[in-house]
Amino acid sequence: MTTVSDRPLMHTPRDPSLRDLSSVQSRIHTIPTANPRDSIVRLQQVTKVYANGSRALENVNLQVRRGDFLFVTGPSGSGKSTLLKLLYGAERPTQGQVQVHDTNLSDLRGDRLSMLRRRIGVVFQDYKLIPRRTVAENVAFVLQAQGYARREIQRRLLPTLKMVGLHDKAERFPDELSGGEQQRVSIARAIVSTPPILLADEPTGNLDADNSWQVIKILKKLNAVGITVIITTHDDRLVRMSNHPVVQLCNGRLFHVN
Ligand SMILES: Nc1ncnc2c1ncn2[C@@H]1O[C@H](COP(=O)(O)OP(=O)(O)OP(=O)(O)O)[C@@H](O)[C@H]1O
Repeated sequence: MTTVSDRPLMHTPRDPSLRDLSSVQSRIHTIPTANPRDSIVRLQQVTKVYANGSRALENVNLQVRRGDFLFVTGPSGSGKSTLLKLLYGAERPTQGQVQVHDTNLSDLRGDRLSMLRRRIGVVFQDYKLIPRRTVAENVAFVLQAQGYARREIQRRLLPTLKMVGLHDKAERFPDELSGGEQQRVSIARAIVSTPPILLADEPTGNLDADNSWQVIKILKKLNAVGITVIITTHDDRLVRMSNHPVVQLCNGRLFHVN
């Protein structure tokens, strides 16, 4: 089974925007404290075959611990998105077990699956912002949908927008932003409910080198306050610059790189 290496978890950040976020995080969300190094994601002998016969994953074993930052690399069609889809319950394994937060996803349906998804932030390559809503509204929308009180929404918005460097663009609409800024809105939206896990599927796929590195730096900051980050990418240069553990998919099979 592939296990990513131990790293320290939850230290007090020096960056003021991080301190804001960290305080929101520590007051609200429930990272279980009993054993913070427990695995938060576990795949055991997972195979995924789509209805058309495409074999996307073959006997994949993976364990990710709380506080890890893991890159999943591999060529187009190797199964990266499928792996993440299994983790947020958008697809189910054909064989094997997928556990997230100690819950076996195969057992979950309906409300229980929705509740688990609230504890997983997801960022996509194409941002998926709501065009007719401002930056602030796009981010607040997630909290509104989860029934947060207006005051709590207001309390969370500013530290989250500061964290991604967009507090001065809160009233802009998505089409008034650059691609990099739109991706940062989508990260803000994914983390505003302070999920313990953030999954990012090719978040830099549409961005130039500078914007890609900015996105990675934000993900690193989030990881520094205790969020477990799993990110897929084609970009070897980013992986090398980032210096985090890497697994590689090749025709649906998973290999440990470092
Ligand atoms: N909904 C689907 N139905 C049928 N086959 C699918 C489906 N989604 C993905 N596949 C197939 O599963 C395999 C893995 O696809 P996946 O999207 O996970 O790869 P990927 O590594 O994320 O690729 P890319 O880097 O191009 O996004 C591919 O052969 C793909 O064609």
